[in-house]
Amino acid sequence: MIKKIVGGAIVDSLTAPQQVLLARRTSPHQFAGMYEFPGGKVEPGETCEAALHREILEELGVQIRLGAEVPGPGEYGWPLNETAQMRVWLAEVSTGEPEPLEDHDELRWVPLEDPELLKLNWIPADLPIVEEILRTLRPSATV
Ligand SMILES: Nc1nc2c([nH]c(=O)n2[C@H]2C[C@H](O)[C@@H](COP(=O)(O)OP(=O)(O)OP(=O)(O)O)O2)c(=O)[nH]1
Repeated sequence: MIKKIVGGAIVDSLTAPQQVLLARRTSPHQFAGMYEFPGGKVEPGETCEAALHREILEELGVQIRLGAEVPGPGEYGWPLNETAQMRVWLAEVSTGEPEPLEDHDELRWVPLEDPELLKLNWIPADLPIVEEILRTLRPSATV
């Protein structure tokens, strides 16, 4: 059974995205200090979309509007390890100002055009997802 994780690629605007919100994890030890897409595990009986809204509200204190899914190559989404896969949606904040309330010690808006974006200390499994997002949102870019 695949462990289902959901993550939000929160951009400043779904219609004209220029920046993406990165969240720096505080735990567990092997991921502490690494950037990720805020989100978490889907609970039993919960839809993936509901799980994403819930996790973003818990972690960042904001409501989001979902955009397109960033489709991954796995059975469920993007493979993270042998047992977990993550579905990722583009999203924008609809209510509130994101704050690192839980699980993160820093939130950071990074321009999609920033050449350093891919060089930041991401959880390694997230890099193909970031590349796909850049391909999708920056059609002229060669990632
Ligand atoms: N949220 C999130 N998790 C990721 C990403 N990349 C990645 O490998 N993971 C891994 C880290 C964790 O092993 C797992 C997600 O678990 P989590 O700890 O965020 O989930 P959660 O908040 O529901 O966890 P819990 O405290 O209830 O146990 O997926 C990512 O971009 N976002």
